[in-house]
Amino acid sequence: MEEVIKIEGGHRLNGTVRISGSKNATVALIPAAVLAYGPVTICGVPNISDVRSLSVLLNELGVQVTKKQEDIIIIDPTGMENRPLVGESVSKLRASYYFMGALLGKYGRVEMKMPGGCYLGPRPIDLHLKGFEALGASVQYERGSYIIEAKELVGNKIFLDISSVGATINIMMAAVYAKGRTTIENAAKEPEIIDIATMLNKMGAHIRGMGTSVITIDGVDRLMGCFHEIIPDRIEAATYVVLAAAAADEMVIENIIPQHLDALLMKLDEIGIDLEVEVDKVKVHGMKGELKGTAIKTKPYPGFATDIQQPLTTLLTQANGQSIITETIYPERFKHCGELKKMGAHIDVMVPSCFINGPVRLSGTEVVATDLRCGAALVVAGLIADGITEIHDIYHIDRGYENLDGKLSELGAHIWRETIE
Ligand SMILES: CC(=O)N[C@H]1[C@@H](OP(=O)(O)OP(=O)(O)OC[C@H]2O[C@@H](n3ccc(=O)[nH]c3=O)[C@H](O)[C@@H]2O)O[C@H](CO)[C@@H](O)[C@@H]1O
Ligand SMILES: C=C(OP(=O)(O)O)C(=O)O
Repeated sequence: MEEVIKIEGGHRLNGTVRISGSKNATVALIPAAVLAYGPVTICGVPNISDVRSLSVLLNELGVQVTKKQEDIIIIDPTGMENRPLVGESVSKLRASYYFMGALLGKYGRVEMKMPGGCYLGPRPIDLHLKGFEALGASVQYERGSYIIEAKELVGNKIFLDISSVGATINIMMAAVYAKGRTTIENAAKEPEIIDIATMLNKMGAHIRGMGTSVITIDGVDRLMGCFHEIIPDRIEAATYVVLAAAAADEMVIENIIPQHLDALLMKLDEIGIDLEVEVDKVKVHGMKGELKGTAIKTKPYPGFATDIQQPLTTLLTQANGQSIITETIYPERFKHCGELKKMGAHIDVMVPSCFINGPVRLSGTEVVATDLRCGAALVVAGLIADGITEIHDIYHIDRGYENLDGKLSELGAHIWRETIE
């Protein structure tokens, strides 16, 4: 038995969609909360399976999680114990690795197995481990688990060879209780990093420079509980902007920070999408005329986000001429192209680029969400394709999009779930 999403294409979308709290911030804020010695209330928590998996891990650590309202949770680490995280939930998502930094920071020891998450090509964690070592920890890998421990964590200067989002956040968490000052150079600048540092500072940490390439963390003795509201999900927002560009007459995407989407919005304007940007929303008025092919290179923030190149690929199948997407973050992140080709797209992949020739009419068929944003690309395709698209392995989609089919139905899409043999 498997649950699939089915979409009958060709129904134009209209209306307003409200964007949820950021998945990529939430999945780090939840582990960050265990650094406190009092209850942390987080507001704007998206209802996605990654959050449910993290709640299981919190329970394994003896941390109490209470749902106060639909999108508000209280994480109370008062009775917490530092137990090994070696169960199934660790491998259900990538972000379980943030417990490495959090538990190492709080207890000076962590034992956990390799995280899971989407396969986008190799996803090493060497920079996280090098960061922990620079703070004085030893790292061992035994029988499928990492054991990272330190008698005392001491601040240090750490230069990241690559400005990794995950490593920046993990090192920040490990360093909040370290003795003295930690400086992360070539730190990642993604908005999610600012959000995590902001919450840690509300808890009593002393972090400066977040959002720039040099972050300093002065160690403190004790972090307390706080209240924190998560930033809107720029990737969910971007997904709806792209699908509005492909399939809507008029659509408003609200509860967003438009500056977080600048690279995408500029690109969409350039290829011929009629957009209007307001303080906390974007209005998509459809296409100005024929869409023009373009070239895109994914880059760390504020460059074009890797997560968005996948849904954008689908839109570019509707543009005139050739478009080229070059992946500089995850050069093999092109599994969605194979699935789009099953629907009739003309795409050639030559790692690290894909070449899209359009426009073509897409036809609904059976496809597989090989990863989260591939799922988003296939949803966009299903909305504009002739006939019915049946998407398998939708657990990837449910990891990161809150109520995707519900939100799209409200906008007029013909989308539903079915359990099949
Ligand atoms: C900079 C960037 O665009 N980051 C994206 C990346 O974050 P995510 O946190 O997964 O990836 P990182 O930012 O950590 O990785 C950036 C690059 O550094 C490499 N790396 C990373 C850690 C490490 O220890 N060693 C190493 O070599 C990765 O293989 C990758 O090529 O994927 C997420 C999920 O799709 C996105 O939401 C993030 O926006
Ligand atoms: C691949 C993604 O997530 P994760 O890093 O959690 O696998 C994503 O958000 O697109």
